Amino acid sequence: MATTTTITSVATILTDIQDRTDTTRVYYGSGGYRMSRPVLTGSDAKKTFDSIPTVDVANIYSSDLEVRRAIAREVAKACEEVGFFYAVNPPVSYEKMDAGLEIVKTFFRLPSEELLKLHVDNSQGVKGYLPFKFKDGSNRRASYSLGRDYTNPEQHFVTVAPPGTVSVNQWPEESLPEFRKVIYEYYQDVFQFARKMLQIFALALGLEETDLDEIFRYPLNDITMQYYPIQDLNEQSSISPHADYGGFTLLYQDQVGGLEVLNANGIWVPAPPKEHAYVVNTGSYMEVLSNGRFPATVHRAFGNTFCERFSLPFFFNPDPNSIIVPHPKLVAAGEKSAFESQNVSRRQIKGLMTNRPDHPFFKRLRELGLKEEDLTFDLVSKPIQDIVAMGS
Ligand SMILES: O=C(O)CCC(=O)C(=O)O
Ligand SMILES: [Fe+2]
Repeated sequence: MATTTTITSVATILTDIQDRTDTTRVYYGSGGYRMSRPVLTGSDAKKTFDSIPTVDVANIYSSDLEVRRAIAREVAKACEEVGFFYAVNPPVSYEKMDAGLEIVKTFFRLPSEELLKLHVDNSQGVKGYLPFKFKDGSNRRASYSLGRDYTNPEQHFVTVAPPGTVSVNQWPEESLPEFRKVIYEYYQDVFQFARKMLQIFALALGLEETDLDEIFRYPLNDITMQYYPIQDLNEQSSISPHADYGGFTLLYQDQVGGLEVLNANGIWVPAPPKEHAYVVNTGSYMEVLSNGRFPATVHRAFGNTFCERFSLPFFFNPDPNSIIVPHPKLVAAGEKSAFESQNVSRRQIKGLMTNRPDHPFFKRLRELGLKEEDLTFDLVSKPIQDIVAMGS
């Protein structure tokens, strides 16, 4: 891998649609927002990465702080230069990783009438099944997501749901009853791993190991499984260029390949699969927390013409009650940060409203014309009659 400097300058949120014609920038989505970054070419081109680095995380639980710091140094280098790395030897049961991916495959092969019963339109939190179609009606890609849900006892880190709390997750209880158990078994392991990686990220930023824990105490965890069917050459199934909006992502992908990462000079670098390794990448909240040191790198993914592809990302996102600003220890005295503070709760709900303008729940929210300060993430688990009362 080439030695590098930090990949790009700060991303800007697009306000003007005309901006998208600028060929010196790359345009992408992040959490329902349209963003752009410069692509450096010609004399502006930088030394940048041409492959994805690997970090061995076998010793992240070592009792020796120096061992943990050594891993953190590698993570820091990867995050500054690339924004992506493979975590090999993760502390997640390989059986659970395999079982998770296997049941994802079984899930997406269920009859489409069973899958459509779980359509995201039924969930106030936009969780469940979402097919993406080509013009001819054939499947381009499909996803299934589950998120933070007070009513799921498996998420025992969240306190007991108050009476009347609405469930956001949907499960194939009849068509694939073991799905929930297998996925939650995997979830518990990968969540633990994420909590530990957060401490490694803190060390990587030169902070105390537990300095970021508070912001992720009750994290907005999310799993959005992706299914890329076999496609014709001219109709490739894909996820378009985006940067993950959250804290960081722990992606387990099958052995097919199709993920690509954009370097500073606008070249798409493949991130081919490695068995039982995670692809780890930082999201836009980490970009802010790190005061721009760990940028959220743009990536995309493709299906192909010879076999189906499946991926199983775990998104580790801050507590909705947190406000994200650059960590004070990372802002020099007198420095004005390039980042505005971000209210996670409001950003999440507004991102969903923008991303899903036709979703029945968000249509309803718009009609109710709630005040800005009432647009908080708890709306997704509130009974609709309580929300209607807020609007009147
Ligand atoms: O399927 C993949 O490899 C990538 C998925 C992804 O980038 C996402 O879900 O945010
Ligand atoms: Fe992504």
